[in-house]
Amino acid sequence: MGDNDQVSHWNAPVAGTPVHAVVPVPGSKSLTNRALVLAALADAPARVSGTLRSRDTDLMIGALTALGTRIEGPSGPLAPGDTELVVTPGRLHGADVECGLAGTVMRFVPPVAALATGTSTFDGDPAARVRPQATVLDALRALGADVTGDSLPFSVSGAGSVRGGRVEMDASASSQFVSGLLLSAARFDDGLELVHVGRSGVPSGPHIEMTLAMLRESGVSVEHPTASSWRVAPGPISAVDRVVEPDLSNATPFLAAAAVTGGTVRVPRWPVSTTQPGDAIRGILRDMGASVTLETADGADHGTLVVVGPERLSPVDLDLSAIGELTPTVAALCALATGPSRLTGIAHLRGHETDRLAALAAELTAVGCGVTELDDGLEITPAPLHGAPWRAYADHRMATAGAIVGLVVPGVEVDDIDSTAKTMPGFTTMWAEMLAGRMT
Ligand SMILES: O=C(O)C1=C[C@@H](OP(=O)(O)O)[C@@H](O)[C@H](O)C1
Ligand SMILES: C=C(OP(=O)(O)O)C(=O)O
Repeated sequence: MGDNDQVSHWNAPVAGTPVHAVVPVPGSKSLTNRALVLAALADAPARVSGTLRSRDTDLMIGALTALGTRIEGPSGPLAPGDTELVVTPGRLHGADVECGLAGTVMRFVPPVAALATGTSTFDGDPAARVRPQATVLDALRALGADVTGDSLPFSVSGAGSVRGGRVEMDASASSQFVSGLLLSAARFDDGLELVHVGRSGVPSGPHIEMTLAMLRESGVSVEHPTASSWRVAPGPISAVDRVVEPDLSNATPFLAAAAVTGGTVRVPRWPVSTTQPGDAIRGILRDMGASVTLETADGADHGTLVVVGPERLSPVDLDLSAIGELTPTVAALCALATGPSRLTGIAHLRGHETDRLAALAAELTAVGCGVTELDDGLEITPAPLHGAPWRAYADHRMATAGAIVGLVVPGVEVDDIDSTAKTMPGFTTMWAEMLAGRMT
C-alpha cells in the first residue's frame, strides 16, 4: 500500500497522558530532491547520504533515472531502504516521467528534460493535473524549449541544449517555479535572468534560499540582485557529496504532540543553521506557550530540539507566506488553543496537494471547531471538539493534522493515512512509537 491506489482508514490514537519521546526524523524531501537534480546535472559522480526515501523522492529518483542518470545504493543496484545514494550523471534522453503528486518533480524536472535529447512526457495523479504548472512551461518556451501543454499531462522535447537568457514570470502561486528553473539554469547556454512580475510576492522564500545555497555549494555563480530577480551564470555544476538534514516540516506533527498533550518531545540532529522552513516551528511553538530549547554541544552544527508543551496553548496571529508548508500543523494547534487565531498570507495553499484552506476549514469544522475561510488564510475559533471522520484529500499534511487533533479528541478517523507515504512512509509506526514513549 502507499501509492494511493488503496485507501487506508486509521483511527487516530488518543494520547491519554502527556507524550514523552525521542523522535528521530528521516531526511528532508526538499533537500533530497534538490540534491538529486543537482547531482544528475553535475560534472562527475556524487554521493547523497541521509536521503529521504518516500513516494516523492522515489518519483524523483525514477524520473532522473529514466532520463539517463545512474542512481545506485552504496554497494550496487538501489534497494528500497537505501539512504546513501551514488549518483552518476549520464547523457540525458527523452523519457516518460511519472510525477505522482510531487510538486518538486512536476516543477524541477521539466527544465532537466529540456536539456535532454528527445521527447519526455509528464503525467501524475488526478490531483496533480489541477496543480499550477503553466508558469514553468511558459518560461521554458520563452527560453527556447519546445513544450506542449499547460498542465499535466504535457511534453518537453529537447535538442540537447536550452538557449536560456532573460525571462519574466508570475511566481506568486509557487516558489517551485523559481527553484525549478534556477536548479538547471547553469546548464543553459546563456544562463538565466529570472524576474518575478506578479502582483503578490513569491511565497516560500526559505525554499528559494535553499535552492540558492545548494547552487552555490555546487560552484554555480548565482545572484539575487533584487527581491524578485535572480541571475545564474552559465557554467558547470560541480559534483558535491551531501548529507541531507532531517525533514523539519515532518518533525512538526511530533513536536505538536508535545505541545497539545503537555509532554516532551526531543528531535535529534536538528540543524543549528538551516534554510528549511520547518525551523520556524520553534518560534511558533514558543509564541503558543511551549518551552523550546535547542541543546547543542559547543561548536556543533546540530543538536537536539526539545519541546515541552504548556498547560494551555495560546492563540496566534501569523503571516505564514514564507512557511506555508507548516500550515496544517499550525492550524491543528490553533484548533486546540485558548482563543481565536488568524493565519494569513497563504492563498497559494489552494494549489498544494489539495486546496488546503478549504480542506482545513472543512475538517476542523467537522470536529466542531469554528473556522472562517479567508481569501488568503483561515480564522480558527476553538470550541469543544468531538470525533468525526477526517478526510486527508490524498494530502500527507492533512493526514498528520488529523493525527494531531486525534491525540486529544477521541474518535478522529483519518480516511487515508497512507497519504503520509508522500514524504513519511513510516508515519503510523513512528506515531505509535512516540505514544509508547520510545526513547532512542
Ligand atoms: O521547493 C520546495 O521544496 C518546496 C516549496 C514550497 O512550495 P510552494 O512555494 O509551492 O508552497 C513548499 O510548500 C513545498 O512543500 C516544497
Ligand atoms: C506543498 C507540498 O508539497 P509539494 O512538494 O508537492 O508542493 C508539501 O509537502 O507541503
